[in-house]
Amino acid sequence: MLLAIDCGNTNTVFSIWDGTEFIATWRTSTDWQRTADQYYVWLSTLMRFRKVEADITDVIISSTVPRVVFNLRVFADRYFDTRPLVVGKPECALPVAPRVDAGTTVGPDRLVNTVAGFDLFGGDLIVVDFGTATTFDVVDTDGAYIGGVIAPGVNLSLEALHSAAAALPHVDISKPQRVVGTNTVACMQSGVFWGYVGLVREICARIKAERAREMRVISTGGLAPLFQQSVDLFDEYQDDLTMHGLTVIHEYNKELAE
Ligand SMILES: Nc1ncnc2c1ncn2[C@@H]1O[C@H](COP(=O)(O)OP(=O)(O)O)[C@@H](O)[C@H]1O
Ligand SMILES: CC(C)(COP(=O)(O)O)[C@@H](O)C(=O)NCCC(=O)O
Ligand SMILES: [K+]
Repeated sequence: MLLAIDCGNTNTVFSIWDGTEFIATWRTSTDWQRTADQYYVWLSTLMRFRKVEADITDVIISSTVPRVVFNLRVFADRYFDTRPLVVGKPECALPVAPRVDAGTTVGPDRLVNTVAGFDLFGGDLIVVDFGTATTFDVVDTDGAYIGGVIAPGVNLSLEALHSAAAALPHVDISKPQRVVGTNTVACMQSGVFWGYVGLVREICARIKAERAREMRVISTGGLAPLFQQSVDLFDEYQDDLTMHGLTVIHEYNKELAE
């Protein structure tokens, strides 16, 4: 079975893929200091608790935090006796090469989202990922990643208000009842929530205009459900998009090796 690991700047998600479906998914905070042994204690405890029987033979990793990869490699080697595939490394092939400026490093999560989006929905897509950052990944007709947009994440924007302004509290994001807030928290939520609705709408409209074609817009990431429930910004919401992309890339590399 395949253990797929998606490490974002905030959270790291582990999913076990039995070849047909994900039989378990767990999330932990991203911490580059966590050792291989700590990962194993955490994962094996959850597997036992949930009675998940899995013979893990393969591991694939996508990490936006380069420092965590070392310990995850040791984890795969020590506990599953396997050399993991690491997205973005030369030994991990992608079905279609990205078309970006020479020398640019694209976030592996964006490459994986591109592969997943193309596999599920075909070409001409905009994938909006509400993670630590809010990213827009543009997928060409043939499935290539051809660039995109990076905006501050939703929680990052709220945190920035709190840390820079003495009188603004820490606030969790939610959809405000009204646009005009009648207290500080409601004002902040309104600014960020409706600000992001506007940001997504404008950026998608401009991408479509620049590419002079219709494109489907897919949302994913920790905070995507919040926006999915409220406004007609997206054609599809895909909770496990990145995980799906990891299984596709793993399968592709397995076939190449045969
Ligand atoms: N279910 C949730 N409800 C509220 N906030 C969430 C939820 N899941 C994730 N978040 C928050 O959303 C942000 C993005 O999370 P995530 O998509 O896991 O980020 P990343 O992939 O960059 O690590 C983080 O600030 C995280 O705390
Ligand atoms: C843009 C990102 C910070 C998003 O990371 P995330 O929100 O998933 O943690 C990450 O994809 C990254 O570090 N990218 C490198 C630069 C690029 O993609 O062009
Ligand atoms: K992400």
